[in-house]
Amino acid sequence: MADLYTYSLALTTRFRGIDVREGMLLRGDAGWGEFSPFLEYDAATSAPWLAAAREAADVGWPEPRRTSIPVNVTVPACSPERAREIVLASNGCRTAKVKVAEPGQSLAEDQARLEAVRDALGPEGLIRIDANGGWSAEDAIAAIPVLDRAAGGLEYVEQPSPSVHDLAAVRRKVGVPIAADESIRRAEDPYLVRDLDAADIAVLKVQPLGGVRACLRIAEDIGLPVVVSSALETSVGIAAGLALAAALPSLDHACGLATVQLLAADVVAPPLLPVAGELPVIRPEVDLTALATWSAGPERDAHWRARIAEVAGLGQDQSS
Ligand SMILES: O=C(O)CCC(=O)C1=CC=C[C@@H](O)[C@@H]1C(=O)O
Ligand SMILES: [Mg+2]
Repeated sequence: MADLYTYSLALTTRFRGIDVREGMLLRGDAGWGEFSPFLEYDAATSAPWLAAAREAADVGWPEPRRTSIPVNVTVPACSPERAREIVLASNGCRTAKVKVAEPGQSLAEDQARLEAVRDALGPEGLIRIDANGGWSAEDAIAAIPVLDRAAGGLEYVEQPSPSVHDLAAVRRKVGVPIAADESIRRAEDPYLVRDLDAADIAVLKVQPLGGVRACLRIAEDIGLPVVVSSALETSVGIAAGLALAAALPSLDHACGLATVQLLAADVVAPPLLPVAGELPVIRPEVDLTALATWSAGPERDAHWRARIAEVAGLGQDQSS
């Protein structure tokens, strides 16, 4: 196996219920790869994440068709004041993706956050929301028009409800386009979204879907416009997302790859932060001093080494 290093980085704003992002970096002949399945994921769920890291470290990526990628600023389920600050500090992003339907929060809180984002972004910017499956179909059908008004128009709603059948039902009832995320990356059959006409847009993430090439195949077979999004990685993982966005035959929407902004530090210098709302398609070099500074420490290192061995062993079992 390639050289392995762990990292642990604080988040600047709580996101997806976590305050610290932890993961592992692999150095191979083709460069650096990131293996950072979320801590609660089991070995089987983490297997495509390892495939993506190995593709990056051992093989590399297909030729890019573009040199920079427009990106959205990502706004967690935070206060309106914090949402405003995040949009204003986004280095020119013209699209904002705002988290809504957070457990324990109200629709009024989502409305207030969206009003603040519209105010900070100005009338020309695009606003998309991500409910992470937080609504029933019925709740989604009621909430989406309210949030569409609060945002002064929505580009799309990502994963309003958990099931693909619910996505299809919501899509038939609301005028706002629907994007599928968990219904692709956590589904047994990612093509049910296509077969049930359940979405207008496919959100693809390199690590959960097994690498850049695996995502290119899904993009081709699913036949929907694609938004490439991050799994909240360091710039090493973001570079894989950029490679996918750059290799897609067409790209009509901003991608969710500006999430290094949510981390308090990074392992490369300079980090992959947007310039005038775009990220350059580059593969940044890891800064070994930064990597030593942000190392997860010996105990977590042992945990991650055991984890990667378990996931790698699973791959061998499956292929034997
Ligand atoms: O798409 C973006 O703007 C950023 C990435 C992002 O939102 C996510 C990253 C990692 C985990 C997910 O909960 C979340 C998502 O649901 O899309
Ligand atoms: Mg999502």
